[in-house]
This record gives sequence, structure tokens and C-alpha cells, in this order.
Amino acid sequence: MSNTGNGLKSNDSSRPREPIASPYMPKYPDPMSNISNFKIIESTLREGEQFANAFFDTAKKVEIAKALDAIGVDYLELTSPAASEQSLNDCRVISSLGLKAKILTHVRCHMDDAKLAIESGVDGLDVVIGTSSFLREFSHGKDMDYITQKAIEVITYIKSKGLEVRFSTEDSFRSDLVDLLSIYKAVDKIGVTRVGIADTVGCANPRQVYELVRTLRSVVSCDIECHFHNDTGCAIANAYTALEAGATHIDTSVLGIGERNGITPLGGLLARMYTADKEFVMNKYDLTKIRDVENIVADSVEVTVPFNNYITGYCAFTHKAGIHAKAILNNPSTYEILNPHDFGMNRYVSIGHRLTGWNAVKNRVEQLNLGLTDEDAKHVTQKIKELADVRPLSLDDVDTLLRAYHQAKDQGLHGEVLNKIATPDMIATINAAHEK
Ligand SMILES: CC(=O)SCCNC(=O)CCNC(=O)[C@H](O)C(C)(C)COP(=O)(O)OP(=O)(O)OC[C@H]1O[C@@H](n2cnc3c(N)ncnc32)[C@H](O)[C@@H]1OP(=O)(O)O
Ligand SMILES: O=C(O)CCC(=O)C(=O)O
Ligand SMILES: [Zn+2]
Repeated sequence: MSNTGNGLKSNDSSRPREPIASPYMPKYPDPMSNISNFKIIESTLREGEQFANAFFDTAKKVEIAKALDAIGVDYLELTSPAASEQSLNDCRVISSLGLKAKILTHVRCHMDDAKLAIESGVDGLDVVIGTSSFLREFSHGKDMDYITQKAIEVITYIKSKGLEVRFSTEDSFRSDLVDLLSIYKAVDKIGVTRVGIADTVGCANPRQVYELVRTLRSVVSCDIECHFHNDTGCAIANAYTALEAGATHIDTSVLGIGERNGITPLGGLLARMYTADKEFVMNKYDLTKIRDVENIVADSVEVTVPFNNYITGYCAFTHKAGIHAKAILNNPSTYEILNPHDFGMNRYVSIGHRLTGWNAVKNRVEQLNLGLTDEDAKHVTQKIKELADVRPLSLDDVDTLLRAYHQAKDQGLHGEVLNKIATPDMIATINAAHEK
């Protein structure tokens, strides 16, 4: 049984296969899907401020807002002006920057919060209230009738002031489906701009997301925003599935920072969506600027960018094993779904280790313009493996070895040449290991 490379398993290679335009696109187009037409609500300055280490002063918020605007995110969501005097001031400052992104602030479903937010100069309000039995009992203590009535009052008021308004149910996936659909229907009827679904505790899986969003899509005519926490590792998959099911807007934060372990990360979502529709993503967003904003945020909240971060993790485009390295050097698409250059990053082939192969070593020989033969490259590769069985070699170590081999060969040395040219500290390390 062989894998055909398009996700199908086949044991009949003579069977004709249907041509596939792009293996990364869904096979059958779905008119309800928005994977080629979505908007990002970037919430680093709201959800991200709820991250344990976050403290953004006004200057830092402005720097982050500008860096996100440079990427081309559609909206920036800011902390509620009700949170503090400085939060209100920051809404005013960021709203007056003249950014391309629309500015939103996030408020409780409460007239006082709404009034304050409207005065802050933002373009729109994201209104939220919990609808699960947990939150109805232990957070605000209100029943569905009260919530519906209050939502209508608050939304009507915000609309009367000419602002965009979204209504979201906190903890949607642990709320009663009938409650959800009836409140969404009620707010859609009075002209809410968007409704929101929130996986507040990160409990949802992609299948549940698909079902809820698809059902909601058939009940409301307004846009649908989705917000996914990452407690169980589904935040990106859930966002993608939500778009497939007909959601229009996804909430993100830089590096995924937020309450607990956060939400859908901006970079990870963009990587996912790039594989689905590269043209749409590259025309709309400047992917080369993701790294800048991640560095700003990581520095500010005193974390390092994780080694395995989407796109910008230090090894995201490093290829190591000989089998991979050979194929990558022939055609990067063999083992890369993301082109690092589209993200302002570089590919790296690592060769100073025992998993290396002669093809990768030969490539380095060519980069150094040393003019060694395939046999020479194989010979040196064996030496690299021998040394790297003791400890990994730096690229400098490998280059020293290659240059010394080249020089020795020029001088007509044979036989024990590689032993002679191995650097003294490599030999000392090997000897020490042998003595143990
Ligand atoms: C899932 C999320 O991330 S939702 C967004 C979370 N964001 C924030 O909490 C913003 C930062 N928060 C704050 O600065 C403060 O909590 C404030 C200013 C909003 C409220 O502060 P306080 O008045 O001191 O109340 P406290 O935080 O202790 O409790 C929350 C209050 O909001 C009420 N409440 C909670 N959620 C909602 C809601 N969605 N809509 C309306 N009221 C709500 C609660 O009933 C409680 O009211 P109470 O005064 O009757 O006890
Ligand atoms: O307003 C929303 O939709 C989401 C609020 C939130 O942060 C959450 O529920 O986790
Ligand atoms: Zn959240």
C-alpha cells in the first residue's frame, strides 16, 4: 500500500487518478466556506492583556498596534475602557492613530460599559455575556430572558450611535443550543453587525465547531466571529474549521497570548490559511512582518518565542536528516508546506550531525566552491558521522574539515588524510570518549 501524496492510500498504481488543482485546497468547493474570504480580529491588546505576564503601557500598545496594522489585520480589539482610566485613555490614543485596521473595544453587556466605550472614539464594540449555566449561576447570575432583553437594549443603543456592534455568548460550547440560537436570532433581527461564538474554556473540538457554526449560519444573516481558547490544543484547527463552516471573522493574538494558555495565535492561523489559499493570504497580509510583532510582544511579556513556533520558531525551517536534506536541496516542496521566503525567513540545512548524508555534505562543498568529487564527499561524510557520534559539529567544524580535506587532497595526501585533518579539539573529545 503506497501513499499517493494527495492524502489517498493506493495499492493500485495503474488506476487513473483525478487531476487535483492543488492538493492543499479542499477537493470540493463549498459556497458556505470562508477559507478564502475571512477577516482577523487581532486581540493582543485585549485578550493578550489578560495573559499572566502582560503589562502594556500606552507607548507599547501603540507600537504593537502599528506593527499589527503593518501586517494588515482587519481589526484591533482593545481592553474595555471600564477596566481602568488608562484603558479608556489607550482606546482614545489608538483610535486617533489613523490606522487602516478598524478599532474595537470589548465590553460587558451593560449600558454603563457601552456608554463609556462609545465615548472612547472606537469604531465598534464587541459586547459579550456568558450564557452557559456555569456563568449564569456563578458569574453574573442572570437568566436567558434578562440576557436577551439586556442584549437588545445595549445593541440598539450602540447602533443608534452609529457604531459597529458585535454580540457574543461567552462559553458558547457549554451553553444550551436552543438558548444560543434564540438569542442569536433575536440580535440578528435587530441588525447586530456580527454575532460571536466563544470557546472560553477551550473545550471544543473541530467537529463540534463545524456543527455549531454551520447551524448558526443557517439561522442568522449577519457575520459570524469565532474565538477559541487553546487549553486542549485545538485553537488553530477550530478556527480553520469555523471558517470552513461559514464563520467570517477569527480572533487571534500574537503568539496566542491570553487568559491561561491563550487563544488562536496570529502566526499559526496565517500559516494554516496560507496552505488553504496562499494567494488570498499573501495579497491581504504582509507575512514578512509577523516576526517583528512577535519579537515586540515576546520581549514585552518576557517570554521567548517557542522553539517550535509556527513560522518563526528557530527550527521552523531547519532540515536535518540526510534523506530530508537531499530532497529539500533538489526541491524544497518535498518537505516544506510553507515557503520560508514568503514569511521573510530562510531555510537551513543542518549537516554537522550523525544523521547527515553525503548529498547534503556535497551541497556544502559546492557552496564553498571546493571542487571535491562525490567520492570525496562520501569519504568526508563518514568522518563527520564518526566525529558527530561523540558530539554535534558546528558548521564551522564541518567547513574546517572540508577545507582541510580539500587542501590535503591538493597536496596529494592519501590514506589517513581525514585523521590528520580532524581538528585537535575534535580528536581530543573523541579520545576522551574512547578512554571512558
Ligand atoms: C472571557 C473573557 O475574557 S471576558 C472579558 C474579560 N475582561 C475583563 O474582565 C476586563 C477587565 N475587567 C475589569 O477591569 C473588571 O472586572 C471590571 C471593571 C469589568 C468589573 O469590575 P468590578 O465591578 O470590580 O466587578 P468584578 O470584576 O469583581 O466582577 C464582574 C462583574 O461583572 C458582572 N459581569 C460579568 N460578566 C458580565 C457580562 N458579560 N455582562 C454584564 N455583566 C457582567 C458580574 O456579575 C460582576 O458584577 P457584580 O459587580 O454585580 O459582582
Ligand atoms: O467576546 C468574545 O467573543 C470572547 C470573550 C472571551 O475572551 C472568551 O470568551 O474567552
Ligand atoms: Zn478569550
